[in-house]
Amino acid sequence: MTKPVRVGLIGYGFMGRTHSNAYRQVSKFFDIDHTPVLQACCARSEDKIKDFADNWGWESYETDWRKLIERDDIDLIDITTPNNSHHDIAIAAAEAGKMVLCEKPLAMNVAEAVAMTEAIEKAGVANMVWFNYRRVPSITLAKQLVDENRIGRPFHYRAQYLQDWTIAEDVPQGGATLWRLDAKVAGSGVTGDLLAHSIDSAIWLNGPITSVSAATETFIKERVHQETGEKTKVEIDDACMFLARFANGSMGTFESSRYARGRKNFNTFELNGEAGSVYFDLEDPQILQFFEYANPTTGKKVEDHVTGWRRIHVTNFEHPYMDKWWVPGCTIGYEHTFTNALADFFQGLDTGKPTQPDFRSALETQKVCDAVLQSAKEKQWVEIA
Ligand SMILES: NC(=O)C1=CN([C@@H]2O[C@H](COP(=O)(O)OP(=O)(O)OC[C@H]3O[C@@H](n4cnc5c(N)ncnc54)[C@H](OP(=O)(O)O)[C@@H]3O)[C@@H](O)[C@H]2O)C=CC1
Ligand SMILES: O=C1CO[C@H](CO)[C@@H](O)[C@@H]1O
Repeated sequence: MTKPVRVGLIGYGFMGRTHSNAYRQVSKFFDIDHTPVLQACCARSEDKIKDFADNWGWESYETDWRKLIERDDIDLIDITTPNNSHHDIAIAAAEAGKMVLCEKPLAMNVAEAVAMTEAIEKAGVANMVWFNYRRVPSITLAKQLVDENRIGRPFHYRAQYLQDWTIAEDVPQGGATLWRLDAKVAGSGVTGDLLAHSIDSAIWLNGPITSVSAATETFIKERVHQETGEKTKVEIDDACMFLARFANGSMGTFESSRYARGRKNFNTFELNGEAGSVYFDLEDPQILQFFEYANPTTGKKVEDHVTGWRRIHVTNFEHPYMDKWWVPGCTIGYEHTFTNALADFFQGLDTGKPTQPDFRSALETQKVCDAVLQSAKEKQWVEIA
């Protein structure tokens, strides 16, 4: 017996589209008891949300998220709006007893994230934060290799998240499409927008981060604000680099920029341990590179004449999520990471085992983001409580 989950989606932009696609696909590919119903979508611009509802098959629409939350025929609220609205919507939805899915970064800062997490936990509602890169099969496989002890004692974690779309001086800040450059809406620049992903993956793969030392830069100091037409100070970090110490004793380096000419969505990490290493690059997403030094079960070293980096083509039925899609050798793409995430969420409802990352684990990522920004400001190491 399938159990319908009536979804209310807020936002029709980039993430509104990826999530709508996931809601349409998930029950067709995954064997889950809960089935999403595209009940209502919501945004402020009526003409746009109406077109969006027609295009994706949403049954109705609203122009005020409060009205959407008040509706009795909605079980789940999915937040795909800019960062400064996540707090109010998530808390109102939790207090109304709705399940809550929220886009990353969870909040503008730790204070907001704590309030949101407390509201969610007090209400006892199912929840998840869309750190979708965990659901790239190659990254999930990296986690499997760590859990199988194939990396062994970890020494180094190295992450980069690079883009190049804000290099031109005449890119305005603020407004409908460029809210990521406006600190009042985004909270921060690359730290919350890009490094939040890298930090989430790092904590998942290599455990908690205990302290950070960071430097940030804002290369273009003033930009025209789209809404006022005036040139005002840019308050976000255009680039951020930080050193990290992990609770397991390993060290980390993280780098992010929107000024890395030629890089569009370059999200990489490498983990080096005593028994092996893994390397991932989102621009080559179906490949996980693995260097095996020693077998974790026997402890036996791989013979030197056959050792070397292996490019694992993550498209076999034995690889995470891949038995749900096509046949071995056929790749899946960016959009599937959202469907995989949704499948995990619904499987969590089926089994009663909460899905990760939930609000509490996204709060841990938010703590690292805030510590990074604090460290850059104070020019000193910051411990993470
Ligand atoms: N997991 C991931 O990989 C990604 C996550 N994100 C995250 O997703 C979120 C949204 O980003 P993105 O989709 O790129 O943003 P967009 O700018 O593309 O879309 C934002 C949407 O939110 C709506 N909106 C804004 N304010 C309100 C409001 N007060 N009430 C109702 N609707 C509102 C807008 O419509 P209108 O103006 O008409 O109200 C618009 O439809 C961000 O938090 C971002 O960090 C983004 C990209 C990738
Ligand atoms: O994953 C992502 C890709 O880049 C976007 C910015 O351009 C981010 O907002 C997003 O989280």
